[in-house]
Amino acid sequence: MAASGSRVKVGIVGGTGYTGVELLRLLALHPNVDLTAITSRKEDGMPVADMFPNLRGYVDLCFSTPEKAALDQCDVVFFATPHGVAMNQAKELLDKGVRIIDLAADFRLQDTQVFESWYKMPHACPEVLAQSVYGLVELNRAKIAKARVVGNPGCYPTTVILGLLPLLEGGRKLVDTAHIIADSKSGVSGAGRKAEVATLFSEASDNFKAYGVAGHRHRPEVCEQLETIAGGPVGLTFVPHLVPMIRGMFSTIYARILPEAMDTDFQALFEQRYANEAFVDVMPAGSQPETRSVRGSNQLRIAVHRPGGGDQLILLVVQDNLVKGAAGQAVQNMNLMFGLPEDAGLRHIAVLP
Ligand SMILES: NC(=O)C1=CN([C@@H]2O[C@H](COP(=O)(O)OP(=O)(O)OC[C@H]3O[C@@H](n4cnc5c(N)ncnc54)[C@H](OP(=O)(O)O)[C@@H]3O)[C@@H](O)[C@H]2O)C=CC1
Ligand SMILES: CC(=O)N[C@@H](CCC(=O)OP(=O)(O)O)C(=O)O
Repeated sequence: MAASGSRVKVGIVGGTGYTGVELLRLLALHPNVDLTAITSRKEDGMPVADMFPNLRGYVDLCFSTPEKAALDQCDVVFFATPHGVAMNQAKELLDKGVRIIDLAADFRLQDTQVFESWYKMPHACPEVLAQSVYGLVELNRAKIAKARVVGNPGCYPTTVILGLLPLLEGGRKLVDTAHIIADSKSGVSGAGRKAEVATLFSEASDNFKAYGVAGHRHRPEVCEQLETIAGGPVGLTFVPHLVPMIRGMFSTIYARILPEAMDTDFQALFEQRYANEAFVDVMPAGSQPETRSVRGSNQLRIAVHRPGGGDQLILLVVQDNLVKGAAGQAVQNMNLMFGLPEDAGLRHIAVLP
């Protein structure tokens, strides 16, 4: 339940990154939130609004180092930090009654061996990991409501899992689960705000490239979830791409319909599954979703296609990688964990053009 009269004291570790500033944008106008602590090691003492002028008049805090910030006075702390940071501070905060939502991968993969092989570090607190919940609300709503630690899903996995969920859950045998393809594209903000050659304007603009074809850490995350949902092995080919836009993610998912499922009305299946979900929009048959239709909003849109009525199912899934793919989904998780309306602070319409 929400602490102290439905107000939640929130801390953010990593307030100067792209997901950190997106959390600030969403939480500054959240009706039940008091922003209490915001950290940056490099910008200690700087007023938040000096770094992010869009927050002038909305956020009057200064950044402070994680050591100085009163994180233990918060009801919940968001970690908008690189992988490996939250897991080293989780136990201490939990012991003080603070709940944790990690936007990195420390609490996503339940298999520590898989975590260690992809993230190249030992897991610092397997006992905390064991009690954490994968924060995909549309999949784990009841568990998240009771969770003390939530691993917020990766951006690509959010699109791929929500795109496939209606096909795999409930023991359904509708598509060939051994040969699913997810062809995904991300805007450059997906790589974060840190300086890197690959995200320079002259490298990333006027260019379009695949990366991580031999293996990307989001594939095991997707497979762990899909295999739990399907109750058996799932064969997934996942190829991410970098596209020259700032925000936005587009996953095109291909699944072969099984002979015995050819009579299925897939449009109806998706519409029924997501009918009560505030943030998943199943578009009318034949639609072509665009990333700009979700820019700045927590909405994820899915279009279901079956060209020529044949056996190839194609799912087009769009989201804003920084909102439903990160900070918005994290706020959705917080709302559930504190008994608040799931859409509190999240009713934004995308900006066009
Ligand atoms: N960008 C995206 O679209 C998505 C990102 N994510 C995940 O969210 C997390 C944050 O991503 P993003 O905002 O893009 O990253 P950024 O690189 O933009 O920001 C990282 C932030 O973490 C702080 N930080 C870095 N190292 C440490 C540390 N050791 N201890 C405390 N604070 C630290 C930085 O500030 P300072 O160094 O000053 O302390 C900075 O504020 C990552 O794990 C990322 O994988 C998840 C989904 C989507
Ligand atoms: C465009 C781009 O570089 N995207 C990032 C993934 C986005 C992300 O932050 O995912 P994690 O939280 O799992 O790291 C990448 O492929 O590494």
